Amino acid sequence: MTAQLNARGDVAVVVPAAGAGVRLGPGAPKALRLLDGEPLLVHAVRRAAAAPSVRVIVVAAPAAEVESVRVLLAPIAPVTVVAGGAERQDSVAAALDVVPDDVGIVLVHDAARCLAPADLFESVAAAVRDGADAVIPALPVVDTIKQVATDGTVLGTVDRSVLRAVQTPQGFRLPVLRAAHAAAADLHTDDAGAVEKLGRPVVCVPGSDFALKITRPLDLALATHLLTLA
Ligand SMILES: Nc1ccn([C@@H]2O[C@H](COP(=O)(O)OP(=O)(O)OP(=O)(O)O)[C@@H](O)[C@H]2O)c(=O)n1
Ligand SMILES: C[C@](O)(CO)[C@H](O)COP(=O)(O)O
Repeated sequence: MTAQLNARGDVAVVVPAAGAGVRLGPGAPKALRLLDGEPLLVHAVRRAAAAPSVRVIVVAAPAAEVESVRVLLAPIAPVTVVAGGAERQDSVAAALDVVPDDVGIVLVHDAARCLAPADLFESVAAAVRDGADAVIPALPVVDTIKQVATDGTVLGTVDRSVLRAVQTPQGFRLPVLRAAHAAAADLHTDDAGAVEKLGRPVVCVPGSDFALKITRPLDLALATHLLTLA
């Protein structure tokens, strides 16, 4: 059944889904690879559409797959599909371009984090609604972290208590994210990085183990197991 988005919602979700998935190994673009018989992108969009505040979803698909992704997602939720770019940042920018100006909050969410639950979208959006410019879900780092030279020599142990592993969806007031992308001179690995460059505050909310990023083959196996727990 096609999800109905909330016409009175204040949130747009931008889904970068145009990556190749090189680290996952040879095959289709990562967002179109299957998890429990469905493309990662379908899992991701279904969960985004289930978040009650979401009014708009824009997906940046591989340029050659725009039409097939439209067809794929039509039964899942009303979604706008645009062509992504060479880098994740380009894909986010392309999707951001078609987000309506009257949406107050934009969440940027990797298709690769396809099991992020609807309540994570809501908690990030709520923190933006409460006044933050930029909000990121984050988890504590559980391993000991070393700084290492290129020859493998350990240079030191980093204080992990001040470190966080950062996920998506990342939430922003729409004008803040637009300004950050317009000003971005360098590539950033996440959107909050571009906002940090503007000198604007970015705050963390608790992340979710279900929001793991499918990057390597082991992650697909983990996600398959997580699906049995959700
Ligand atoms: N040019 C790109 C590159 C990445 N992404 C998206 O950004 C998210 C996070 O990227 P990552 O997990 O690194 O995906 P890939 O770039 O596909 O992975 P790899 O680096 O292994 O090729 C993914 O949903 C991916 O589809 C994108 O929209 N456009
Ligand atoms: C945006 C992100 O998922 C936050 O952790 C991450 O930075 C994407 O990184 P990647 O190198 O594109 O996988």
